[in-house]
Amino acid sequence: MLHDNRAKGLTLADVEIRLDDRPLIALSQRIAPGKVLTVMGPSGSGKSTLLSFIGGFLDPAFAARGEVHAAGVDLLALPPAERRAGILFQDPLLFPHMSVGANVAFAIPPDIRDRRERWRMAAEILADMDLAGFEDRDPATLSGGQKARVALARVLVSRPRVLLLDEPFSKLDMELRVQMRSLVFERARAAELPVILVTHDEADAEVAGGGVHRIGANGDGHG
Ligand SMILES: Nc1ncnc2c1ncn2[C@@H]1O[C@H](COP(=O)(O)OP(=O)(O)OP(=O)(O)O)[C@@H](O)[C@H]1O
Repeated sequence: MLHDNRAKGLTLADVEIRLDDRPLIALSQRIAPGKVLTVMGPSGSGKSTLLSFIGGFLDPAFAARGEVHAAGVDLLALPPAERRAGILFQDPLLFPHMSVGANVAFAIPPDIRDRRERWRMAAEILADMDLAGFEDRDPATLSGGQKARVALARVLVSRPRVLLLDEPFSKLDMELRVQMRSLVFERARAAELPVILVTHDEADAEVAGGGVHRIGANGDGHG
């Protein structure tokens, strides 16, 4: 199974999410390792709700069913903390009271116990994000683009099974947006991570290059 690429990707089978009996999301998709499924649709159509469902923090107001397998693991059978769904939001959401290095080291799985090893791993991934030597910096002193790269470092170091992107580029100006977009997709390919990208930007979908799931104004039920 280890060499079976299908097991490594993300499978959404007959996923259906309803709100007050209104079908919001209905989809079956297979996302291969390193590939991106872009989810587009108007505000309120249920894009973030889909990511919450996969991550395990769906509000109880919603009713959901279906199956989600990532890296051969049944995610819905696991509590949120064990799903290892890596999420990037519009805001980098760095902990303000921790250094940049501590922000990244915090996300390293607990089976790596040695403090020096954790710090070394944090420094290594920061360097890979073009942030070499930033470990001791206060997040407040970073630019928007630098904060976004710390958030990416933090999510990658957590050994996610899937990468969920909730409009992570939308607050960046055009130049940074282009850079960050290619960095994220490149690292996802390198780590063979399946990606779901929620966006309003057609250019994001084009660069992502994978399939696009479009939700209608009234959800998937009334396309
Ligand atoms: N906790 C909740 N309880 C009830 N309804 C909710 C709750 N959270 C969201 N909703 C509703 O569910 C629908 C889907 O919301 P969601 O945030 O997934 O949309 P979205 O497509 O991500 O929107 P946007 O593009 O604005 O981020 C909306 O109609 C929203 O009002």
